[in-house]
Amino acid sequence: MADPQLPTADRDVTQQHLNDFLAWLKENGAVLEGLSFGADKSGMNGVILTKDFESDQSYATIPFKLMITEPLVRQRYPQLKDLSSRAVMSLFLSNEWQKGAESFWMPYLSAIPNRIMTSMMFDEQDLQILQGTNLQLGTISRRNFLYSEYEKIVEILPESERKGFTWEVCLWGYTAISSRAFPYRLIDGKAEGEMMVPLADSFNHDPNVKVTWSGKGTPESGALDLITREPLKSGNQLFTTYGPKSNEELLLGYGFCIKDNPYDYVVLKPNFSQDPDADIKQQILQDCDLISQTDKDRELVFFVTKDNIPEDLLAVFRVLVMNSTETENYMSADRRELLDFVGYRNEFAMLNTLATLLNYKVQSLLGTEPDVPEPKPWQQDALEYRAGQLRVTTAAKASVAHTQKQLMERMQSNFRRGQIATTWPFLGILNPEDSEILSKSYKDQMETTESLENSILLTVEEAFRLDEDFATAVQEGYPRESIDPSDEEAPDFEGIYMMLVLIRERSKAQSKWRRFLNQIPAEIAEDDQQDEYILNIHASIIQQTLMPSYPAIFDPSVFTYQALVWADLVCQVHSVHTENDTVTIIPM
Ligand SMILES: C[S@@+](CC[C@H](N)C(=O)[O-])C[C@H]1O[C@@H](n2cnc3c(N)ncnc32)[C@H](O)[C@@H]1O
Repeated sequence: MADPQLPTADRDVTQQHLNDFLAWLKENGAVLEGLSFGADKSGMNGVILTKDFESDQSYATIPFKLMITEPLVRQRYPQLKDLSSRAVMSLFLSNEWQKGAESFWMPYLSAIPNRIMTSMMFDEQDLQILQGTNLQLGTISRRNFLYSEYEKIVEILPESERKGFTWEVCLWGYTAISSRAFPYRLIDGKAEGEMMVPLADSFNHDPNVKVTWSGKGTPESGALDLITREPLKSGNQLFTTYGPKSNEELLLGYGFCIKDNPYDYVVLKPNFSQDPDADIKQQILQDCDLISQTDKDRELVFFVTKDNIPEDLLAVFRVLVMNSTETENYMSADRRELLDFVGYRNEFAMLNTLATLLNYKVQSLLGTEPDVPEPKPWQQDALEYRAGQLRVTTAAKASVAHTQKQLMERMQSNFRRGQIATTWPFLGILNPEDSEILSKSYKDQMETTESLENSILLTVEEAFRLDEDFATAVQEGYPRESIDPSDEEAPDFEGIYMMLVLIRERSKAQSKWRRFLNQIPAEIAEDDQQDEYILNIHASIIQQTLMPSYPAIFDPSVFTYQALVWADLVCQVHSVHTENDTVTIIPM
């Protein structure tokens, strides 16, 4: 979009318009005393108090008949009943505007600014500032939707009924509504929808003010009473609160941002669409009351703030990262608490995934940092929004890193004490009596001073470090370089190294991971059919390559086909894949 041209671009809201508006309000039964339009001490234009008010005193009463409500608008355009209220209400405003002095609402419409720079009004350059944020796509998709509705209006209504309703006018109406509308339930507690409330929409936003809005009387003859719940001083600006809104909501709907907005959040959307076990996982979420039947196909959306990562988001991520052993065991889960802690592997993977996602968000914000030497006012707001997104994401990332550290401390402390759950594969649901060990409250623990340097995690690197002979034999006998990284058919090299490590560790009396390996069943029930992939590894890599060169290490009675089947299962049940594509076993 080029520089947005508005229907009313040739006029500004003047003091005369505002005086006419006040007179119109009073003529039509509004009660307002001690209020005027002007600039406050900081130079901000708004409603200024010309007298003091006590707490619990009403400062304005606005008859319902002055309001432009959704039922009124819908009644006028029955043929547009399938379109959104915003599009139809925007048409209503435009048609009233076209009537000029004939319109009952003209004094009100003349007091609405002609240019409300929400992100819906952003041109290409402005949208660049939102790159890497949710708001960029959010704005574009909302605008496209509005445009599709605008086209439908043009198609359905004859020209005479939509005179002057250009796309620009439609956008103006939309921004006027998004920045000024109130819920219709203030008039009718049970009804949904929106309405425009003259005067009530003249107050600027301060999230901390204390005010009550109370409707009284019938929708036809009643009025809305605005009552302050704190003393107000003459000379000050009269604010209201639009609610605890984040800068994302403010920029999209109202066209401004608050510096260091405490209500800022980043949106995270766990996505199951690529997951082969999506159906089972959705079912678990449903059985544990994390989603309802009707939400099943809806996008899951979570709001992460600077100080809070919602527990439900963590629970959903626990399901998202479940491996097949975990999904099989949690298929019977039917309580939300069962997803407070699934197992150490799962918790580790969940935090890793969350950290990766947040890190990706931080990097994409940093990587798209715009260069705007002389930002226009609305571009400054967009920059403020961006800065807030980075602040919240960075804080959330630090909080996940802290929790990761606490988890490692908990695992380390359990490991050192030899505390492993009784029933393999050590999942919470299988070990209810071991809740002390499989502690979901590890986050409340005091931090220990134990060093985390000697990781308890079972990695190929750590196993090789502790067992040089074995490391040499494996690395020389079956070198990493022998695999062509571009060959997609090549065996899973890291997985094979890990299987060899597991078999070796199991054969050693003094393995660092002895306790863990002891508790895994030694014999895995064999399928009738032998596994082609494992058979192949056993024949070509172990029997033909490693055994002849290093017979002392690759003992045929230890490195059996059965042992490989066992190691493969341990990998399936206990491993997480880290970012650099190595395999890590969580030994608990
Ligand atoms: C409901 S109107 C409030 C009265 C407004 N000044 C007007 O146009 O009559 C909402 C608009 O006021 C402005 N606004 C409200 N609160 C603000 C604030 N705290 N900081 C900056 N602009 C604000 C924004 O332009 C917003 O779109």
